[in-house]
Amino acid sequence: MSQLLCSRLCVTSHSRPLSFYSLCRKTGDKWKLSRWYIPRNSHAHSSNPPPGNALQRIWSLTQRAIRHSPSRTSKSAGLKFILGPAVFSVSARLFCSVARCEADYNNNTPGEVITKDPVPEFKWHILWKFVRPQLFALVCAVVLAFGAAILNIQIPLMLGDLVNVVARYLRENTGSYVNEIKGPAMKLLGLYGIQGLLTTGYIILLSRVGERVAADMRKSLFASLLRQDVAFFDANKTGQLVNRLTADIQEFKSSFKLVISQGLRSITQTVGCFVSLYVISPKLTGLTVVVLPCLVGAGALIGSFLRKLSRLAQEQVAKATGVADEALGNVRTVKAFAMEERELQLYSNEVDKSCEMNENLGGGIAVFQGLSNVALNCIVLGTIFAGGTLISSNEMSPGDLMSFLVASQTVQRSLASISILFGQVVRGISSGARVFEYLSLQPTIPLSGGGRIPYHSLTGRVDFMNVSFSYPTRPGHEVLKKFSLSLPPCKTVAIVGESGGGKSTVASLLERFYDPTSGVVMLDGLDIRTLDLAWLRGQVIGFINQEPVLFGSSVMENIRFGKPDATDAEVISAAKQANAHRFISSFPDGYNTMVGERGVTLSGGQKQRIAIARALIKNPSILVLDEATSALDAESERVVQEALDRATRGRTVLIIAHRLSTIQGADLICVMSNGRIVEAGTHLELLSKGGLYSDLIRRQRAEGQK
Ligand SMILES: Nc1ncnc2c1ncn2[C@@H]1O[C@H](COP(=O)(O)OP(=O)(O)OP(=O)(O)O)[C@@H](O)[C@H]1O
Repeated sequence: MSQLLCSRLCVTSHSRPLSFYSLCRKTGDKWKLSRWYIPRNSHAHSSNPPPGNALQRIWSLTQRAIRHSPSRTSKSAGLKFILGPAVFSVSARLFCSVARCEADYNNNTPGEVITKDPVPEFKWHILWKFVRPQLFALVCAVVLAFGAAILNIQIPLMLGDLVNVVARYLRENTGSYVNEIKGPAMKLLGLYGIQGLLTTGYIILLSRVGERVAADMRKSLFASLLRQDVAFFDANKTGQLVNRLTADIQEFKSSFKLVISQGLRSITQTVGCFVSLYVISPKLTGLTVVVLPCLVGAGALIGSFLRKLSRLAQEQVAKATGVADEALGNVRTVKAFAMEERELQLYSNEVDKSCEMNENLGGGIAVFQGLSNVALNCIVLGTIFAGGTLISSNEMSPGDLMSFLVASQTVQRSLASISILFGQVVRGISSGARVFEYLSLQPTIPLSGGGRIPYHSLTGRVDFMNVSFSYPTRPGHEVLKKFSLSLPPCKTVAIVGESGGGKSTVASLLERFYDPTSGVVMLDGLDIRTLDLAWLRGQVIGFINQEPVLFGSSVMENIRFGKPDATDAEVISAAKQANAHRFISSFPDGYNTMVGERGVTLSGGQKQRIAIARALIKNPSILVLDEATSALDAESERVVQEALDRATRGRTVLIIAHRLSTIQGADLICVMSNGRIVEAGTHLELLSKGGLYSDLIRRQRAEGQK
């Protein structure tokens, strides 16, 4: 729509140049305004329109009118002459700016937000941390940008000088025209050249600063996300987090660069040109100054409203991305259930809502910019109107009016670009605030710090003592209720029981993915909260779960994930213990075989054995098996079970099992129900009790016979 509007506008202004050019006609001694009339034999009008932009054309017309007007001092002649082109210029600029900002904002692709309320605060001290290393380059960029802006302020004045030289030559008609104009023209050329160099310099520096700040922010944000607790990831969707790393930082970078380059330049030019305007004509400048405070006040009001709209719109885009991310991440499940249409519908609904919100935002910003442009253009219109009066009464030279017009145009352009910047700043600040929110987020369970137990004295005894626990995302729902259990060193303890009884939660607390709400988990008699978490997870506990997730790299790298400094021989030895060596060796690329995204090119049993090798390579004292074989068919289970039997020797083992056949040899079997242990003993002891365990065994046998 906006492009259409723009192109229509261009067609209008370009295909009918004479309509603009012929806004005035001469009737007797008076100049009259006429919209479409082209005078035939007037010296004031040639068949070609004057070159340049709207204001330059107005200036040319003014000059011609002054030269050809029979009564140069007639105020009404000058005023009427100027009014027509000025009105045209103002309306053209208004439509252009509305169209442009419509295009800008309807195409916006904002980042994501996760926090709903309150709006994250923009933390300047965090920004400073990233900017400080680039300070030298940034200061240089600012100085160059400032210099370019200062030179830009000189241009109207020098153009005025040039016009005065031309006007004097026309008036006096002595000497060589080229000689007269050469000096000021060369000066102006030099100014353009230097300004071009400064502009190139500051853009190069600024883009370097922007890229480096963004890269550092990305690295820090990723590090901060990796530091967060598992509870944090329960509450936040992966797609949204990834979006902060990408879209939000991108948005922030663009705003950062734009504010420093365009913002600084625009502000400097606005101030500088205002000074020039005042020096040229305090009267005309006064007119401009009256309107400005009203403009700023209205801008601040509309700005806060638009900021809210922007935040809501970005939240909605985040929702849409979350839906797409989930569907694409689980594409096999979606296809298996033939749910493509439903997922598309869900995504479309979210996209439609976000589209509507962004349209509202774009509309709001367009109205804001349109209004501000009306105001700005009215200032120009007024100054042209009054300037004509001053020329007519010989209070101003043509050169001064030229300078005033160009300077006021620079002010106008600068203010317009400040108003465009406004939208970008709004988005940049929200994006930055969202990034900074996570940068300053401290995990409740710190990864480092705390003590370590020397390897030779570590026995691997684990005690859960009166542990109660609710997941942070469901604070009212107590999953474990005064749960107590001891895992003696080098013994195997199995937990069985009803689904949702809290078995996996016990394993999560041992891994310290969460801390108990009350009670304590101990390793060798020490509260695990006092131990170094990186050591605990990295060296003491090996974890194998039902759905092992592999990384999209080689088999070798996946096994080495358990111990990054492991030698090839150690990797192969771990693979042999895990019954994986034979199938890995049968691949054409052996240990260098790429496993595909999440190990998609391997069978379930193969993935599980690589996961076992990955856990065994760090030679953990404690091994946690969370339904490690329950997803496998009978043959795969046999091979994996064989590997597990070997792997569990000489370690403290916690097995969480559904298939009771796999844990009959455990030293202790605990039956869990509703967050508590309700029965405990060996397989035979529990069978002889005839309680819940016997029921479970009976049920499973019955299911197996079906
Ligand atoms: N990340 C989580 N956030 C909130 N609640 C959770 C979370 N994980 C599990 N729960 C809830 O905690 C309870 C216990 O879950 P848990 O996975 O420990 O049970 P389980 O005994 O291992 O079940 P299953 O045998 O089916 O795997 C369930 O009610 C479950 O809905």
